[in-house]
This record gives sequence, C-alpha cells and structure tokens, in this order.
Amino acid sequence: MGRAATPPSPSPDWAFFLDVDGTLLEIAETPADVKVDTCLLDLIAQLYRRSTGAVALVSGRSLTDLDALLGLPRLPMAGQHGLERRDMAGRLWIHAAPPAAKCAIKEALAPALVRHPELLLEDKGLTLALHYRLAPHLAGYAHRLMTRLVSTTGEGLELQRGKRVVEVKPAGIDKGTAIAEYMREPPFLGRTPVFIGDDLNDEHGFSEVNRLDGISIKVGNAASCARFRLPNVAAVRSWLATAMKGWECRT
Ligand SMILES: O=P(O)(O)OC[C@H]1O[C@H](O[C@H]2O[C@H](CO)[C@@H](O)[C@H](O)[C@H]2O)[C@H](O)[C@@H](O)[C@@H]1O
Repeated sequence: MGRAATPPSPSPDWAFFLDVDGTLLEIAETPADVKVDTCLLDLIAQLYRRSTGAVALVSGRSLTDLDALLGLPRLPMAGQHGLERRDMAGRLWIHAAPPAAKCAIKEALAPALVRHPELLLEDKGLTLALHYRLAPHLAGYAHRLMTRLVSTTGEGLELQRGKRVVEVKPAGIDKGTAIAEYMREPPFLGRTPVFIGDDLNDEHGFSEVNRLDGISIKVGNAASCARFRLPNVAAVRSWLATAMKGWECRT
C-alpha cells in the first residue's frame, strides 16, 4: 500500500456522509456496548448547522437502532447499508425486500446459536448480522455457515463482510446507492461529497464518491479504494472540529 494521503481540510459547502461504528464511535465488544458522548452529538449538530443541513449518517445499523443510540430524529440517515433512508424532510425510503429468505436463514441459524452462545445474531429487519467478536476463533465457522446459507436458502440475498461480523442482506443496494440517492436531493445536490468510513461495507460508498470526484476517506490502514486516510476515530473528529473552527467567520 502507498503512503496514506491526508485529506484536504473540509469546507462548509461539501456534502458530509459519515459512517458510524469505527468512524464516529470506537468499536466495542458488542453493538450495544458502544458509548455515545455529548462531544460527538455536539460535533454532528455543529456540522449540520454549519453545512446548512448537508450531513447524513450512512450506516450498517438500522435506523431504529441509530435513533435509539443517538437521539437525532431529524438527521438524515441511511441504515442497513442503504436499504432504508431518511431524507432531509424526514421522509423514509425503503428498498423493499422479500422477507422469506431472511426468515429461512434466521431459522437455520438457530441451532448454531445454541451450540455457540458466544455468537451474536443481530436481526435488523431487512438484514441479519452474525457477530463473532466475542469468539474470534469462530470466524471461519461463521463465514462458512453464512456463505452456505446464502447459496442454499438466500435467493436475492448477498453476504456483506465486516469487522468481526458477517451479514446477509438483499443484493444490489449498498452505501454507494444511498449516497447516490442523497446526492440527487437538496441540500446535497451539487455539492462535493465526502464519505468517511472504516470497514469493508464502506467500500461501496468510497467507489460512488470517487465516481463523483469527491473525497473518500478510509479510517485505519486496511486495503481500500478510498483516496485519503485518517488513522482513527479521534482523528476523524478532530479533522471535522478543527475545520469548523476555521469556518466560524464564514457562517
Ligand atoms: O456501517 P457502520 O455504522 O460502521 O456499522 C457497521 C456495523 O456496526 C456494528 O457492528 C460493528 O460494531 C460493533 C460495536 O462496535 C462491534 O461489536 C462489531 O464487531 C462490529 O462489526 C453493528 O452492530 C452492525 O449492525 C453494523 O453493520
């Protein structure tokens, strides 16, 4: 991998797309263990105000989960890798998916969860995530199991790998499609998109932002098609906060 390029300082006329876990929030042992601090909520609120609303979270979590976690019911957010999306007017857009295959996979997973109680199944509504962070030695097992279930039972579904997680989701919709949808609507329309993410599911978002000649930023040093890098969550927050200080006289 070449030397990581530091992103240019952000501008208030960009469109800000932000991943959540591993980008704005530190990774925790389980999805419910993440800690949301008031500094983060202030940062998002400030960015939203100063960019005149051009901020959206683009996450693998469900919108219900994000709302419970962050308590920002008016903020545009795409959940479940773009399958559900709240726009700037608060309207909800869902990519409908037949529930039968997902239900069949959930049922088929039940014996494995009994045999390995350290595995955690997160049913997000349209997607299913099998977490093995509490049992990393089960990584191979979890991936083989989900691969087999998708190929035998999961018509119209695909696998999405992530940090100590393997998910099944309806095929063809991802964070890239969510960003493309936002970019066709105000207040995002016509702006330079920036997308910051840390995980494999963010690669679709990076590709879309690269296609639009925007700013794609990978958090961490794993392989990525993103054009820029920031080392960690603290660096993401500081990159945004420092830039906003410089915007003070402009807003
Ligand atoms: O797209 P994101 O907002 O980054 O969401 C990706 C997944 O995040 C969550 O799982 C990850 O974070 C957990 C908490 O730090 C961690 O325990 C887990 O190992 C990670 O994979 C969330 O639970 C998933 O639904 C998201 O898809």
